[in-house]
Amino acid sequence: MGHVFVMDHPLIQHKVSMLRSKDTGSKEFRELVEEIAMLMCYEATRDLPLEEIEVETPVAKAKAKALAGKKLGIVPILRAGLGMVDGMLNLVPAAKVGHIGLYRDPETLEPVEYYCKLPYDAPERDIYVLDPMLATGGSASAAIQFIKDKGVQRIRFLCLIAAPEGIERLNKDHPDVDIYVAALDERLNDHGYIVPGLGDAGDRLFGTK
Ligand SMILES: O=P(O)(O)OC[C@H]1O[C@H](OP(=O)(O)OP(=O)(O)O)[C@H](O)[C@@H]1O
Ligand SMILES: O=c1cc[nH]c(=O)[nH]1
Ligand SMILES: [Mg+2]
Repeated sequence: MGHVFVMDHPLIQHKVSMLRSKDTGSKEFRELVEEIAMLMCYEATRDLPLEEIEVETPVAKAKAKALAGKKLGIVPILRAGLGMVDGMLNLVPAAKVGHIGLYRDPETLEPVEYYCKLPYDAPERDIYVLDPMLATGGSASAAIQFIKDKGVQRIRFLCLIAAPEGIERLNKDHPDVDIYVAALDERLNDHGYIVPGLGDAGDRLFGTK
């Protein structure tokens, strides 16, 4: 069973509350999504391997640590996942970025794929899949399956708000994938929206509704 890490950092909690408000406009919404993604990236990269190096300071030689060169990849689920990319890249600028296009059919709530482009060396990388919303879990589960089908072995999923149904589905379909969430909400409503949630993340990011 994958681990579920619920972010309890006060800065994350504060920013998520601002994100939820219906009075937060697209500009501020985009800024908050990027900032929260950056803070979550910090938490989700805690176990990156380090190696010993030697650095010459202006005073003396020092034994120091540096990243051991683990290759990372970031895969946002279009559209809403795009809002989290720059926050991640701020901290791991060497990561390669792939894209998976999925939308959730509003009637069936099933994910429909329309795009997939991953880095050519994706199987050598630890992949962080990004989507602000984990509702039924259908989109995240399908995206992770595409990525596994390309030969990737180590995958983590980062989302801002999750419903218990989505967590359960992901844990069942992909027990090897760790899940990082900024907030775990109560439930889904009859239209598959997270309650209380924040509405439609894609529409709020891009101002389409
Ligand atoms: O867990 P699920 O029930 O699959 O729902 C979550 C999905 O729904 C939203 O995308 P949407 O279909 O609205 O597409 P968009 O990002 O283009 O707005 C969200 O960004 C997730 O991808
Ligand atoms: O609450 C939800 C559920 C799915 N997608 C969203 O953007 N919001
Ligand atoms: Mg949407």
